[in-house]
Amino acid sequence: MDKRELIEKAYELAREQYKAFGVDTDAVVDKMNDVQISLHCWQTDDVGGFERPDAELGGGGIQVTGNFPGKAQNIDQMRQDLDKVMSLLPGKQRLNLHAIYGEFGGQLVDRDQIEVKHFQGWIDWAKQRGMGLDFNATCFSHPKADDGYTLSSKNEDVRRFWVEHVKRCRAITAEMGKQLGSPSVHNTWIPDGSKDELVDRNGHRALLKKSLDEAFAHDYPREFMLDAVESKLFGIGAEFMTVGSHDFYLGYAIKNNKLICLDNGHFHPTEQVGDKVSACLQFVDDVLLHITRGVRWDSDHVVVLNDEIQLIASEIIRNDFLNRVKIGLDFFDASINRVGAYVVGTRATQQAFMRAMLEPYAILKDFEENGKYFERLALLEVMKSRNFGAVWDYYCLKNSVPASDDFIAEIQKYEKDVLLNR
Ligand SMILES: C[C@H](O)[C@H](O)[C@@H](O)C(=O)CO
Ligand SMILES: [Mn+2]
Repeated sequence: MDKRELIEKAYELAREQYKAFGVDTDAVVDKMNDVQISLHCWQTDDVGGFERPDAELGGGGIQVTGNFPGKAQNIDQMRQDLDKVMSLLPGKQRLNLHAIYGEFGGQLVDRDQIEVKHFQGWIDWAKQRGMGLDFNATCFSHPKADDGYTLSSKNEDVRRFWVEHVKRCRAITAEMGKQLGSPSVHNTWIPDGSKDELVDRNGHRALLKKSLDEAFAHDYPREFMLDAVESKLFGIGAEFMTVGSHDFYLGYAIKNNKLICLDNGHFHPTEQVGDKVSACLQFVDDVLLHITRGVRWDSDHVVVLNDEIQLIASEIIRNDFLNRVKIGLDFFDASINRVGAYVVGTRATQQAFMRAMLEPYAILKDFEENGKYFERLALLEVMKSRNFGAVWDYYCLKNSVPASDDFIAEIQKYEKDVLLNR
């Protein structure tokens, strides 16, 4: 039996198994089209950007470790890597850019000077591929961020510089959404915080609120762009206090009708972002996710199919929240093949959504509402060993991308033919 026949046969059996639980696997395979994941461009080059040759991530309390060969050194290489990644993923993706990834034509264009023209190439690239773009202000890796404060800086010149940067990024985002016919999300994350004792927390938070009000003063139509604000518990070198905490941004998002961005590396390890989704969606229209894997800290390891990611996906699917949750990735690992890292992390995220769709939710909810807690627990456990892999492989087959482990050989070939020759 060839591979294709094997996948089809396994799928037929899985379809019957799931049917016994009232789950329609064909409908699940179709519904996976609704799961669009925004690929973070910065895994290709370790968050360096292309403002200068050999630009590197500097400060911001985030860190990339590893030195695997083949990092993208220019926009062409980045696009080549992203095309390779997308060729190995089922479904349709979006691309999430940072402001440091413009086409600056060899000039030093400071962050308060960037314009749509620096990103028109990306818009055209995305249009050719029929995909949407998302965008981020880059408030780190810059001399004006070196003392740890940007939008909440007490230095008025510095604060205004970053306000101007965010304003320009929002204008670029709106143009992306307009040209591509799909709303682009602009996410604001700043590293502002203090390594040690800080006596004026309130002063910095008041400044951050003022800066956001100024930067967001212009309203863009929702059909073009949506604003998100991303909180964080702490960063490296800002262990004592973070200005843009979760309380701060959730309050800001609710009051100003913005998206709250939940990065699952940005909370205390015992907190679960999966539990926050339905809490936030009682009060905000939409949520942006940054899916990552923190190992002991916000280490941004490659996403794997673990309980944390599963709860996030399950909560979205159980509550039919797909149209209110924008899904982005945010990991950066330079210790392994970077293209492979994307494929593993994105597939793991997609798989969490597929497993969530394969859950017999109606039966589980009925058990729950009738106090049958043993039955609820037992069925949740039983579902863990059903043949979800057969449905996944079939979904890959239907999307003409490698099923099972076949993508590993593809990445090994790309490493040999492309990455090792850079
Ligand atoms: C590069 C990203 O914007 C950045 O990782 C941010 O989203 C974040 O999560 C910082 O910890
Ligand atoms: Mn993030």
